[in-house]
Amino acid sequence: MSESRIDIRGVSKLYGPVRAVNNVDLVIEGGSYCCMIGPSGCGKTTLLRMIAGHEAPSAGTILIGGEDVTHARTGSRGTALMFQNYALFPHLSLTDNVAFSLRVKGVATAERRMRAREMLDRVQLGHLAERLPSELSGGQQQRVALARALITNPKVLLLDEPLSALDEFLRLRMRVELKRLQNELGITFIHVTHTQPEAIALADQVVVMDHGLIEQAASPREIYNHPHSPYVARFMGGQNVLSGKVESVAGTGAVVVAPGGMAWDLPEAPGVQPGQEVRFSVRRDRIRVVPDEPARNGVSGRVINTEYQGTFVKLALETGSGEEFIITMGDEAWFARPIRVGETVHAAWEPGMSHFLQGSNNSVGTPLED
Ligand SMILES: Nc1ncnc2c1ncn2[C@@H]1O[C@H](COP(=O)(O)OP(=O)(O)OP(=O)(O)O)[C@@H](O)[C@H]1O
Repeated sequence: MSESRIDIRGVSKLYGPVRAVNNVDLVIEGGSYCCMIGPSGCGKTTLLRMIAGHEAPSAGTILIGGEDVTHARTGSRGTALMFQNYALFPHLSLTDNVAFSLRVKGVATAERRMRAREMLDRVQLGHLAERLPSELSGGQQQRVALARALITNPKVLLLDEPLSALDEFLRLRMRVELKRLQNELGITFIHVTHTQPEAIALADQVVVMDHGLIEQAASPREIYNHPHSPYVARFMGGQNVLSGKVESVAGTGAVVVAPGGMAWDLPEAPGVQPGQEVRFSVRRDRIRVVPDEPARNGVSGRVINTEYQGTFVKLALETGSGEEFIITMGDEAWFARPIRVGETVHAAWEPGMSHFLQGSNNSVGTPLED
């Protein structure tokens, strides 16, 4: 068993009547990068704080490296939490900020300064070691906070929205830095984020939460290609969610009929019954605009918005389903024959592109960044 593997078993946290975390089971493999994502208030910070030992679970068990740490003290469980606001001491140099926890532990001055310098080198700030935090940029302050968390040699580093205070440019740079550090150190990183592209870019495992529950925990590719529920498909973005009634079943596949009569093939929809209402998703980038109304596996609708996004163009269609249907097209194809707002457009996809959504969570799950 890896000493930095985390097992969360039946963990709940109640604040009076609020079930912030509701009977959650989760395994985070040792040495992996895990991102927890979900809308505001879904319980991700609470779960992180329980792993760190800053909150006690109301029920359940947390193991780190196979050891029950549910009620272990914060400093004794091998975790380090990097705070959102960095919490640096303004009157101490970077070296002394980073060395602070070693000082509390009674490590001799020369050794703690040497270890702090090594850690500052690791986050590429060795050359600024004697500066004060106020003499640094936001991104640099964040790296000091990282060094300060890492100097305790944690098995698990916990990061609560570590990049949210940075501008877009720095965020992208720090994303690369975090991944590099995690690779170098080989410890478990658990990173709470609001931002889908951040989770997709960094994580080995993405944990999508809603209302105190884990909706899906899987690799970014699995989450993106095989979302569990309409909520995950919508929240992670890049997908259209469609619904209809099962007309017929053959093997593990099914044919679904839209309210307007269009037939959609679902290659894998095990267990569904004729007459059942089902939902499925189709990736926006797997849909083609076609000249004529397709016979199957398509939609038609009026264009309500077009948005140029550099390498592609986003078309939003009103199809009568009550939910926008989005197509992304290569910019060349679009500029070869621009499509205007108000036009009626036909779209189609290969039947293998329809992914049956098993989970029942149909909430809107609006992505905060799309
Ligand atoms: N100390 C507390 N006392 C009472 N309720 C709390 C406390 N901390 C969190 N909550 C509630 O628990 C729920 C989950 O909060 P949590 O901070 O874990 O959410 P979150 O997903 O991290 O949200 P955000 O993205 O906004 O930080 C929310 O409804 C919140 O209001």
